[in-house]
Formats: sequence, C-alpha cells, structure tokens
Amino acid sequence: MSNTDDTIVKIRGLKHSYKDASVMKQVLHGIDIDVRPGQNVFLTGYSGSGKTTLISLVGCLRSVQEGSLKLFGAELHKASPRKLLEMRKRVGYVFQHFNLLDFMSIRQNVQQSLEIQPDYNAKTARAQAEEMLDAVGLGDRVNDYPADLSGGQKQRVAIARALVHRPKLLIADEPTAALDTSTGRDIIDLVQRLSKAQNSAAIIVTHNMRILDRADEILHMIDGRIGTAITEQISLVLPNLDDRHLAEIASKAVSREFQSGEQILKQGDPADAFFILVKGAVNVFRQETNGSRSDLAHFHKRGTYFGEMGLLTENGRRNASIEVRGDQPVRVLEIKAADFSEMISRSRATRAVITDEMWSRFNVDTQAE
Ligand SMILES: Nc1ncnc2c1ncn2[C@@H]1O[C@H](COP(=O)(O)OP(=O)(O)OP(=O)(O)O)[C@@H](O)[C@H]1O
Repeated sequence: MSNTDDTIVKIRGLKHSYKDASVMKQVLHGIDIDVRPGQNVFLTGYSGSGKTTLISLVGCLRSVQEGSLKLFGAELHKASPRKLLEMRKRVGYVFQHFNLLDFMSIRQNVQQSLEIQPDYNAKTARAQAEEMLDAVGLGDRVNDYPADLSGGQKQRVAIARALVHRPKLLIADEPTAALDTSTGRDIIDLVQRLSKAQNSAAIIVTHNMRILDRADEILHMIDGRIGTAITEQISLVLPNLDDRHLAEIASKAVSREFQSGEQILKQGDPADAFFILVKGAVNVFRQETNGSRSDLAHFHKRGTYFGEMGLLTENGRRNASIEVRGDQPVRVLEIKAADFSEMISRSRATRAVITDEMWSRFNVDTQAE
C-alpha cells in the first residue's frame, strides 16, 4: 500500500443534527465514505434521507459537528470559517437550477469562477473560460446571455463554470432534475467525460435511476445512513421498494460469485432463487428436445435480473440455463424463493415491474422459436 494518501474525500463517523422547534433532530448517523481521484460517485436515496446535508458538509457550506471529514487531506471538523471558505473555492459545484447570473454573458459567468481563485491570472482567464465553453460545446455562443439558452445549454455553462479552475472535486446536486431524460443523460456524459479528463472526482446526487449505470460507485442513503452495497444493488433494480422493506430484503440477499465455465441456473431444475447481476456477463440458453442448443440472450448490464420466470410461472422449474459468459467471473445477488415471494407480495409496484419484464422476455423467446 502506498504511503501517500491521495483520497479526495475521507469521511469517518460523520453525524449531523438540525435544531427543529427547539429539539435537535439527527439527520446523519455516522457516515463513512472514501472518494478517490477520478472516481464518479452517485449519491441516491429518498427525499429527506440526508443527501443535501452530506454534500453541503463535503462542499464546506456547513460546519462539521461530529466525526471526521477530510477534504484533500485537510480536516474540516473544527476548521475556521476562513479555512472553510478557502477550501470551498477548491471545489466545483453544479446545481439543479443552474444558478447562472443573468446579467453576465456566459463567458463572464465562467470567468467569474476563476476570479475568486488565489492563483487568478487576468491575462489567461478569458481564454481559459472560452476553452472550457468550447469543451462543453458552446464555443460559438460565448457572448450570449443565459436567457438565450435552453435548459440543457445552461447546465453546460454551469459545468464549464464548475470545472474551469480544474477542481479536484466536483459536486453536482441533482444536475438533471430540471432536464428531460435525453438531455439529462448528455449532461451526465459530459460531467463524466470532463471530470475524468481532469482526473477530478465527482459526487453526483440524483434521483434519476436511469443514469445510475454510469456510476463508478453508488451510495444509497437511507435515513441518514449509507446503505450496504447489497441495498444499493437492490434499490437500483427495484426502486419501488420502501426503505424498510429494502433493508429487510438486503439482509436476506446473498452475494455469490461464479467462475468462467460455470452454470448459474440449470434448465429443468426447481426454481429456488431470483438473481441480480452485479458484475460480469452471462449467456441464457436452452437445450432443445432434439439436443441442439438455442442461445436466447446475453446479459451484461449491472442490475439485470434473471430467474424470475420459474418463480412466477406455474411449473416452478427453470425453462433455460444461464452460464458465465467469457473469462471474467460473474457476481450475483441471490434472493431465495420465499424472500422473493414475500417481496413481490408486499409491493405491487415491484411485482408489476418484474412481471412486465418477464412477459417482454417471454415474447422475445417465443418469437425466436
Ligand atoms: N436547515 C434545516 N433545518 C432543519 N431541518 C433540516 C434543515 N435542512 C434539512 N433538514 C431536515 O434534514 C433531513 C435531511 O434533509 P436533506 O435535505 O439533507 O435530505 P435530502 O436527501 O437531500 O432530501 P431531498 O432529496 O428532498 O433534497 C430532512 O428531514 C430535512 O427536513
């Protein structure tokens, strides 16, 4: 292990409370997180779970009350307001509502974030701002004003403003919330491409389940705590489960690994579990009565689930086999049949999502025959 710790954010036992009608209400209950250079961490969780509180502490917008929070190696607990202000300038921020200054051109908006830097260079600032606007695809609009731009373009300006001083940490608070799905995806692509190019870490708060597949790591907050890795995986696949139910299912799920060449499910076996793919790729195939093999599908996307057909259909047996595809091992979460039944009987929305997916697979399957 290296002696130099280049961790961008290191949080241990972080707690936070707000005073609410003269009583203290604790909203963060002992958070532990590490964010490394270049890593994209997505922070998700229900409204009120503590995401904004957490990022405002990391972004030096609030004082740390209890626990340790190191940003770029410097401890923020007991840091002076002046120190917090100095640290704040070293972080890039993107907000849900862009927060651009309407009376300034977009170049001036971007340039302004250089002007507060200790190493500000008036000679190069304009060119740096224009270069950054070019990188976000607005090189020909530098003299326009925010009012001339669409929502997606305004968010591009905000990204340019956040990254122009090459911060080692970018914090984005629901950057896609005010945008349509495809613009939101483009914005996430841009944040990831530019932050990786600068080797900046990014913490992105989002409710948008559709973009979570882009994350290096997903932290799911539940009532002021970071859920376990298993909780995160399950919440990704089944976003309709409530927190308590999610935590309960997660405590019953088992993480399993299969090596190249191994079978995860065997056609004809009794269906005894439901699986969520966490890592690697699998082939779905069937042995026909004449002995030939039919390849039905392959899955590689994290969060794809399988094994639901045998559990939901009457014969209760596997109608196909699933094997590890390629040389890399496969990691799955296994949820036993009884827990699966309970999960779908308690959440109608979850049952609907899974049944829907099953019928669409079934249709593809029968069309292939
Ligand atoms: N300034 C404040 N004073 C009192 N309570 C607060 C304050 N800010 C937040 N809270 C409470 O702390 C809890 C966590 O809020 P926080 O905004 O961090 O959650 P969140 O996960 O970001 O929610 P959302 O997704 O709705 O933004 C909530 O119960 C909220 O009501």
